[in-house]
Amino acid sequence: MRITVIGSGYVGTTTAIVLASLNHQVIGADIDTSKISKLKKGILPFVEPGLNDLLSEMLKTGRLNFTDNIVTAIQESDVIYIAVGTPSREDGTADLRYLQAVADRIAGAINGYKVIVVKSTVPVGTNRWLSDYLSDKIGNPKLFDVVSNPEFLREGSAMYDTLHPDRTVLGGMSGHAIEILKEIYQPLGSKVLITDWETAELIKYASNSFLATKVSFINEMCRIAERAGANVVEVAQGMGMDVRIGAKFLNAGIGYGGSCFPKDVKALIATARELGVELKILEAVETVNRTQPLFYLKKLVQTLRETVDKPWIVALLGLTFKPNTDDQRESPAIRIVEELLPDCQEIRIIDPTIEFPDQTPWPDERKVVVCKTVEEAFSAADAAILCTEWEMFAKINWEEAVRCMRNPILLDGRNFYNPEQLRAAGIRYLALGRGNST
Ligand SMILES: NC(=O)c1ccc[n+]([C@@H]2O[C@H](COP(=O)([O-])OP(=O)(O)OC[C@H]3O[C@@H](n4cnc5c(N)ncnc54)[C@H](O)[C@@H]3O)[C@@H](O)[C@H]2O)c1
Ligand SMILES: O=c1ccn([C@@H]2O[C@H](COP(=O)(O)OP(=O)(O)O[C@H]3O[C@H](CO)[C@@H](O)[C@H](O)[C@H]3O)[C@@H](O)[C@H]2O)c(=O)[nH]1
Repeated sequence: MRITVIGSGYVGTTTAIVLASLNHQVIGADIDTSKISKLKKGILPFVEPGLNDLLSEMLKTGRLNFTDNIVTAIQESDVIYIAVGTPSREDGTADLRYLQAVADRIAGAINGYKVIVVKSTVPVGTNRWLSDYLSDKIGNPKLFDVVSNPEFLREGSAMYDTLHPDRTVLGGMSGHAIEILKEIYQPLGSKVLITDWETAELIKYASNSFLATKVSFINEMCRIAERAGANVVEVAQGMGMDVRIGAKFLNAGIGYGGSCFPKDVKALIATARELGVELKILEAVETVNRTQPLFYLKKLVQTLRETVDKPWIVALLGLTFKPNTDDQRESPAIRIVEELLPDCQEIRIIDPTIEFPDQTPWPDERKVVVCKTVEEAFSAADAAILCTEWEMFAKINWEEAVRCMRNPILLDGRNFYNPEQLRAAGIRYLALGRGNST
């Protein structure tokens, strides 16, 4: 199959590379010329384990190409994937301007029958709108079919998830187009759910919203555990043993971030409002998540106030919204830095994806320092905060850290460490909801 993937971000690039690995002839297209020139050279413009090697391999086969010429890319393929961003607007609704721009390009370039596959996360009603919009612009509805094919990959395991999806959801009105998509995905052997546009769109938002609900739910349990002297890690363990509940997405912490959960929960609330439905559970999920980083931080600030005068030096371990990605979008660590900054002499960030201050949201803030080593970050620090559970932070020698720090206090924002081990090393260990002693 000749396939074009429009949008070469996290989703589009992963999709293009994996489709090439399934023996399709694939063009990745983007208006961002710097991304395209990197990709052509075999350089992934973002961090994603394993994907760079597969990119190089696929480029060598000649089955994968990248271009910034969107028109030619459309004309040379029979199946066109749309994987552009759908960010939040101020009011929480999804901004569909990039999708509309791609629709205009397709309408202007179409030169034969195309299956148009919407991979971007789009609100209920968008695939139907796209089909009507293209019909109007092209003037011949027989020249294309639109299929909703939402993406469920996670950053940090994008390649694995794309090669081993739990399910493939295909929504649409054309049996012919759906058969083509089934054929494309057939080598993956995943379960396929065939449905209509609106259901496919809602499956994507409902899935992300449900996972976000699990996270906010356990974060609320964490707040109770904190007051009651219970251990939320064991509460999650005990809950997760019930197969009806499941053990995943029950890690309490500073809250969820990323380019998906925050935006998709907001967009679903906004869609529901437009439809006259109030989503009370999701509104609460958002509120809990918004307040969660500060709930944690309060505990550290209280301890610091009792221990040492301001301004403080704080080492911040991890700025990305989760490990194994360079994505900082909506990272709760950013909220923490912004909240702490006025009280600090320095915030020293250490993150394996960050080398320079211009890779942080504060390129000109002299109080934000990017460190290359843990020792540098800990030197004379009054406290450390673990925001992202990168593997490198599991290897910290805490005895040495205690010797380096002015005040060996650690706030564990992901309940990542073993409290006994850290206390034995001499750290004043703070977590949330891990029993009376933390
Ligand atoms: N990132 C994820 O983990 C993930 C997972 C599942 C679904 N999604 C959804 O997939 C979509 C894409 O997300 P992403 O994280 O890959 O976004 P991204 O911001 O990384 O990439 C989007 C790309 O689209 C390009 N683009 C914008 N307008 C264009 C145009 N007119 N023509 C060609 N290219 C254009 C941009 O230059 C950019 O490279 C979003 O709807 C998102 O919600 C993301
Ligand atoms: O028990 C948990 C699990 C996750 N998180 C946080 O939740 C956020 C999201 O994590 P994760 O879902 O692993 O990352 P994403 O890459 O954002 O993936 C989500 O969003 C994608 C974009 O829509 C979907 O495709 C995926 O299925 C969905 O998991 C991160 O900040 C995590 O730290 C927790 O706090 N506790």
